This record gives sequence, C-alpha cells and structure tokens, in this order.
Amino acid sequence: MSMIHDSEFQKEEEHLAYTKGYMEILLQEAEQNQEKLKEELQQSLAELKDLDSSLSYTSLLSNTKFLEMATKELDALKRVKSKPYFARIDFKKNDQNQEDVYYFGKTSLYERDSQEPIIVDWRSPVASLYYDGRLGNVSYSSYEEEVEGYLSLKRQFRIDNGKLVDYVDVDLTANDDLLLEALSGKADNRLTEIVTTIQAEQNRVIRADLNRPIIVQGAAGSGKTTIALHRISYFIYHYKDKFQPEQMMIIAPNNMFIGYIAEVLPELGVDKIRQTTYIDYVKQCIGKKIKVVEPEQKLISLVNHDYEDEKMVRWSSHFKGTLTYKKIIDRYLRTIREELSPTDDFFLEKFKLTTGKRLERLFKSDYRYLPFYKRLEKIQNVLKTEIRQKKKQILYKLEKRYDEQLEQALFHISNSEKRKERVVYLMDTQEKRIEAIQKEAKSAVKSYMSRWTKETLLGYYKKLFFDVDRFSSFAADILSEAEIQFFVHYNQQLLIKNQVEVEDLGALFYMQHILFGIDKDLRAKNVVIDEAQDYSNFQLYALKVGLDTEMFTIVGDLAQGIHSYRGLENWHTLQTEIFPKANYVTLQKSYRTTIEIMNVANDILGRMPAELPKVEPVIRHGQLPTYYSFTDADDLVKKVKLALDRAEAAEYQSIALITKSESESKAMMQLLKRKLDYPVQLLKENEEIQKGKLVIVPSYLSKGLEFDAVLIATLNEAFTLDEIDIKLLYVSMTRPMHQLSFFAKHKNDLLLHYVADEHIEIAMV
Ligand SMILES: Nc1ncnc2c1ncn2[C@@H]1O[C@H](COP(=O)(O)OP(=O)(O)OP(=O)(O)O)[C@@H](O)[C@H]1O
Repeated sequence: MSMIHDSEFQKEEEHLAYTKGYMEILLQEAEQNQEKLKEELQQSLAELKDLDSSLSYTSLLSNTKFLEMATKELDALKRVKSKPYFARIDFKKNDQNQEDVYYFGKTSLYERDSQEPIIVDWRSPVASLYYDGRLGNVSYSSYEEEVEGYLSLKRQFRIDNGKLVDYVDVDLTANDDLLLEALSGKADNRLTEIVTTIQAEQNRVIRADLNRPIIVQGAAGSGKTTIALHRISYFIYHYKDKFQPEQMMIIAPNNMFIGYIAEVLPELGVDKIRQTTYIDYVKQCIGKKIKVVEPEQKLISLVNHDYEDEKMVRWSSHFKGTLTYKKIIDRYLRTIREELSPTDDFFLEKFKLTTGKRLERLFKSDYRYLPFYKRLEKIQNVLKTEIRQKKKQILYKLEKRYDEQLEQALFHISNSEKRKERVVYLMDTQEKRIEAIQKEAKSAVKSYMSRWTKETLLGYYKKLFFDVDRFSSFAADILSEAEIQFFVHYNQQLLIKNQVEVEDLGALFYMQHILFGIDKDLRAKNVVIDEAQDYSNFQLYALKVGLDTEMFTIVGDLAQGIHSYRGLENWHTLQTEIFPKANYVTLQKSYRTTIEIMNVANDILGRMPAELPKVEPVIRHGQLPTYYSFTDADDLVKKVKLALDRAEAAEYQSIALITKSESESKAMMQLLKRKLDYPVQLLKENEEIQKGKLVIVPSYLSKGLEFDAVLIATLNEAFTLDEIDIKLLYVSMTRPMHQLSFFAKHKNDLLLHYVADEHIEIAMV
C-alpha cells in the first residue's frame, strides 16, 4: 500500500482532476451537440411531413444516426464520470526509450488535438498487460503483432464519487488483496462487472480468438457467466464496425436468469444484445405456436421416481439429444427431399419448356445450399422465367407452323370445298391454341407447383412417429425393437396432444433449418450459451448449422448438470464433432464462495458418480457452515429465524432459502408466512428477484444465481444418493458468497454425514 498523501498521491490527484476537467468540457460540448442535433432532427421531421422528398429523408436518417452516436458517447462519459479509470500501468516498449503511462477505464478518452489517449479502454490490446502481466519483461499482442517491453508499474485506484481515496501498487501477490476486497462485497441480487479485477485465467477466456468457438468447463463460481458477458463486450469493442449488438445473442436457462444478468449489460455496453432462452428462441424461429412441456416437469418426476418406466424415459430423453438421433432425422429428411423433388417435365400447352430431370437437378444439387421450401420457391421462379422467355417464341413458332400449313392447303388442295374446310379448320385451331397458350401461360406455374402442399414443421415431426413402419426402417440398424416401440409410442402420446418436450427442440430447430430455413433477421452471428451442460449435443449442433456461425462462447459446469438425462455428460462430442476448432479451457478456481463453504461443497462433489476435480476457492475465509437440526415445524421456524438474524447482523442484503423441490418451497413459504413475520418471495421461473426479501427457491431454479447467505432446508423431501439429488444439493451449496446454514431433522437428509466433521459446525440451540 502506498503512503497516502505523499507527493505521488498528489500527482495522481492532479491527474484525476485533469481527466475530470477534460471530461467535463467534452460533456458540455456533447450536450450542446445533442441539443443541436435534436433541433435538426425535428426540422427534418417537419420537412418530411411537408414534402416527401428523399433529401429530407436522408437528412433525417443521418441526423438520427448522429444523435444516436452523440447520445451513446454522452451516456458512456456520464456513466464513468465518477470513476473515469481504475488502473494505471507504466510500460516501456523495447524499441522506445521512453516509458508510456496508460490509465484504464470502462471507456476510452482521447486528447482532441494530439489524439493521445487520456483513458484507455479495458478492452484494448494493451490492457492485457494489466490483467496478465507480472512486473518486468512482458509482451502483449496487438492486431497480430507481438509488442514486447518492460512493465515497471501496475497501480490500482480506489476512486469514490470522483475523489481519489487511495491507490495500491500491485504485483502478483498483492493483486489477491484487491480481489478479496471485491469478493467480500455484498451480493445485491444481481451480477456485476469485474473489469477491475479480472484474473489472468479469465482474461484468457475473454480475449481468446474471437473467430473461434470457445468451450469453458468452469467450476461453480469461477465467473463463467460474468466472463461470458465480458467477452461479448470485448467482441463488440473489436468488431463494432462489422457487427451490431443485435447480431449477438445470449441463451440463458430461464427468464428469471435473464433478469438477473440484465443489469450488468448496460455497464458493459452490451444491453442491446438478444437475450433469450433456447425454448423461446426456437419458438420464435419456427414462427408457429408449439406447445413445449414445462421443462422442469421431467426433472421433478425423475427426482420423485414417478415414472413406471424410468429407465426408458431417461434413455429416450438422452437419445433425443444425440447425433445418432440426428442420423434418423437425416434419413427422414432425405425421404422428404425425394418427395419434394420435382420429377415431371414442365409444359406450356403441348410445348415442353423444361425437363423434370433439369428441375430435379436444380432442386437436389444446384440449390443444395438452400432449405427445401426455399428451393421450391427458386424452382417456381425458374418456371416463371421459362414462361416469360419462351412464350413469345412458342407463339411465333406456332403461327409459323400454321402459316406453313395454310400455305400448303391454299396451294396444294385443288378441291375448293375441301380447301375451304381445311383452311377454316386450321385457322380455328390456331386461334384456339393461341388462346389456350395465353391462358395457360398465366396458370401453368401455379398448376405445376400445386403438387406440393405445404406441411408444417410439427406436421412433419408428427408424420415421423405416426408411420411406425417407416420410422422402423430409419432406425432399424440404430435402435432395438423394444427401443423403437417405446420411443414411437412415447412420442405419439405427446404429439397427439400437439406437445413436444425440450428434448425435441434440437431436432425441430434442425428440421426447421433444413426444410424452411431460419429467418435472416433472427440469425445471430455470435452466440453465448450459459449453463451449457443443460443442452444436448443435437441442440447445440442445430444452433451451429441453423445460424451458420462458429462464433460460440459455450460455458458450463458438468458438476451442475442436473439435467444430464437430457443434457451433456461430457464435452467430448462437442469438442471433437461439433466444434472441432474450439478452444477448450477449464477454470477450477471459485471466486464466489469462502473456503469453508467450498470445503463442504467439495465433500458432496466427491459423492458424484463421475470423478470430478475439486474446486479451489480463492483464499477467502468465512464462518463454518452451520447445521441446525429440528424436531418439528415450530422448531424449524425458530431456527430459521436464528439464521436470518445472523445474516442480518452481518448486514447481508440477499438471502435465499433453497429447498429440493417446488412443493417443498411452497410448504416452507406457507410455514414462514404463518409463523414468522418476515418478507418472503417464492421465486418462480418468470419472476425477478425482489430486493429485501427472503427468496425461497427450489434448488433447480437457483442454478446460476448467487446470494450473500443461503439456508438449505428439507421439510418432507430428503436428498438421496441419486445422481440428480447430489447435483441439486451441490448447486444449492455453491450459491452463497458468505454464509451457509442447513436445516434438517437428520443430518443424513442433507447428506451431511458425507461431510467431514471439521467442515461443519453443529448449532447448539
Ligand atoms: N475476477 C473477479 N473479480 C471479482 N469478482 C469475481 C471475479 N470472477 C468472478 N467473480 C465473482 O464471482 C461470482 C461468481 O461469478 P459467476 O456467477 O459469473 O460464476 P459462474 O461460474 O457462472 O457460477 P455458477 O456456475 O455457480 O453459476 C460473482 O459474484 C462474480 O462477480
């Protein structure tokens, strides 16, 4: 830590004052500009009303654009005014004699005349030195070029409300102090940006090659969601000319989660990106209403062992997400292609305009890059062109032929009666045929195309399962007879009600892409997938081909794969078959929880069937997790109150009570409402978390969220050694930042007998 108020401090104060002063001037100017632009815009609007001239329309457009830009700049400056920058480095390039000083902030600022940077954006190449570099000889890459040099200072500032509080000169060890300070902050029901304390391993993910996909297996709390959002921000900074934020998309597990991350997006300048769930996105792309069975329903039924044929239900869920299922779908699509492919010659009256062979070749080969129904549209255009181009020629030919025949008749038939008859006949038929051609020219294309009646996507999917023999022929070498029977029957039952499950969405999205295509406006070019372990290989494959992009950031954690019956069991297929060019990174460090909480979670992680590496918490200590045993409902409420008091005493803002299932959450809600005077919120999938309330949430919905303090309680439903149960418990245990308490009648109900004695404290109350 530096000596406060020494001359160095004074220099930094002066520098801050200078920066703020400069910003102030710019802000004033920008505001004036904005006013002027607004006036001009109004003027153009008025002109547009008066006379619909293209000139005023152009001026309207450019004024709107300028106003947008000015507003954006103004907003960016306003946002960082109270903290223009957070760090500084001193760096001497090897080929220079002089040291350069860089101040890093959330936006860049240049001295207008000299174009010297006053603040450098954290996403610029040189900022990597701050995140990665130790002091001494270092290098960074800037647009394919490696810049080498000597880093002599890395300084971090605490600036509060525009005032310099102090600064820290950091090397690698001192860096942890700052991180700890950031982490010991309170969770405020939302995610925050971490530009000041991004760690080197995270920085590598954020800045990894933007043109290649990246897959991140990261432990609970390793910052996956956070760094995925920072990577988007980084992407936008580097490709602002090529891509609009609207072309980016983040796929989150549910709408509540979208609300949870939404607040950090403006801070990172990425609020305009499309934020959606897989279900909503597929629905939007299909454009027709499809009913998707409530996604959590199957999980709940599996947890409760409700299915008669659980093994087969699990198998079917898993199978629908595999690339082997895609094989079946591909075979089906091939038959659809055969059915749709034109084979008949195209005639105008008796004239063959083009052969079926040619049309078939166009459909199957030349237009191969297009969805089937788009190919038919093209064929239709080809036919229209044929008519347009050949009708005149045909009429000409016809006339010529009749003229010749008339001539023949006139000069070669000597009997006048017969000649007359022949001439009349020829003239009549000529007229009739011309009329017929004119008429048919108008309808020939339509009538040729009418052999294809458009089927809907769901219609096609239904047909797959309702023709059992055909399905068997597609699946015979892939599935056993028993599997085919189960699978067909299971899907028939759903489809009869016009329903599909989340598991079907991979196949449906894929079929939509092959049959009808994905609307261009909906095709994101850069996609972030959070909680990726919950998606299947087929779902991710379908997205890749449907969107026609490789720019994917895929982050997830297999240990939290509570939907692994339908999601990923490992990253292997994704890495080798779907995204072979992907960078793969693992993050084992957890930034969220204390060592004490992670110890307990790691003990539970050890019970999972798959061998998973332990999570390493950053060095941050806290209280031991506490176990409260209770006898009855009254006793439980009393003890929950104790834990709430403890959290309140520590001034924690966000507290959650997590139960295994939704019905347990409801039961807890009623109990607490009846017996405890405390504001509570039962969290539902489409709701936002309300501040200042105890959030009661089922374990599977708590995934991805974080709270200052977490209470895990079982009332009627204990956690067992089933894989899903262990994962649900692990997810729940890794939600708190600071405090964790357990409530059960018996330790075993929360699998706490698998937790080392020294890792847990038993409340003596
Ligand atoms: N470098 C960092 N500096 C400060 N805070 C950080 C850093 N990295 C992560 N965090 C904090 O750690 C917490 C966990 O981050 P995040 O939710 O992104 O992790 P996650 O890997 O998505 O977790 P999970 O898989 O459990 O949902 C957040 O509070 C985040 O702000």
